[in-house]
Amino acid sequence: MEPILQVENLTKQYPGFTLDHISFSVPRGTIVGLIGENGAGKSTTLKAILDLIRKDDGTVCLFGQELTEDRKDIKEDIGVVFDGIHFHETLTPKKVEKISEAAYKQWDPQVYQSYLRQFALPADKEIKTFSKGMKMKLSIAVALSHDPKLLILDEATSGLDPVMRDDILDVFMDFVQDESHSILMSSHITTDLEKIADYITFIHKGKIIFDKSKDELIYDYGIIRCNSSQFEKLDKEDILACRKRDYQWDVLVANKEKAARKYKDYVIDHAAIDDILLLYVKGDVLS
Ligand SMILES: Nc1ncnc2c1ncn2[C@@H]1O[C@H](COP(=O)(O)OP(=O)(O)OP(=O)(O)O)[C@@H](O)[C@H]1O
Repeated sequence: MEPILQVENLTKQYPGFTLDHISFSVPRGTIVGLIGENGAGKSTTLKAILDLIRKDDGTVCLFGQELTEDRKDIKEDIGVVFDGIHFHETLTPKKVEKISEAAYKQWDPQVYQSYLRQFALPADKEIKTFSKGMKMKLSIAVALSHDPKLLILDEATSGLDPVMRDDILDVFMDFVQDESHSILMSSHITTDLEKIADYITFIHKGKIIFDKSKDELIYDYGIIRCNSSQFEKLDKEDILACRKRDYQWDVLVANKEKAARKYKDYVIDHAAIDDILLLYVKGDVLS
């Protein structure tokens, strides 16, 4: 089955930065997490997918079709939440509903009302009185109320407290239960992605470092902790990335069980997504 979103060789140049021929896909019924350091190119990728900025090269296929000038209707099927882009401050959730009703053919007032209740958002209060988290929740409620097939979320959970984040993650997981829905979300809160993502796409300095299943990353990857003489004995081809810290080396390997069989006296820890990202960004990448 074709993916909901297929990105091929997407390229965008800014002075001093290039999003460099990136390719990845979002399969149906899955959540793909986009990770990377500040300035890696995550928002640029999402904006180029949505045609909010002009791409220099590459193709973006949404629901099997390219988003061209005459196919802007495809956007109806996408729910978008961007950190920092909110509705006008003098609007209320009720007024936002009027605008959204006019903008989306598939707007569902009942779904919207139920999210306002679930997220404890007052329908008649002006948005300027809302906290950052409330604004985010309102954006998420709107994005989910026009029956989108794909949600594109840029740091959508960043202003939310842990309890609300957990509730929203449940909402996202429910959303993809049906195989025809998917989510592409960028996040610096990698523990959220560990909970809900099926795939992790890692962008570093405008290039894709990897695009892998989350289970492979968190169950297979490992970090060898060793001293310098042990480090010298490691096969360089086993090392994905490494970093020297005082007297210890942290060495990222793709298969911790294989490494444990091969390097019997070494300490090998589980690798969280943050550890993997840190080693790639701050360490030396060998393979
Ligand atoms: N409109 C623009 N004009 C010039 N440069 C830009 C523009 N938008 C983004 N950039 C540059 O592109 C690079 C990637 O930015 P982008 O916002 O995509 O990163 P990001 O991975 O989303 O970072 P963050 O995690 O901080 O949000 C940065 O160097 C940024 O300065």
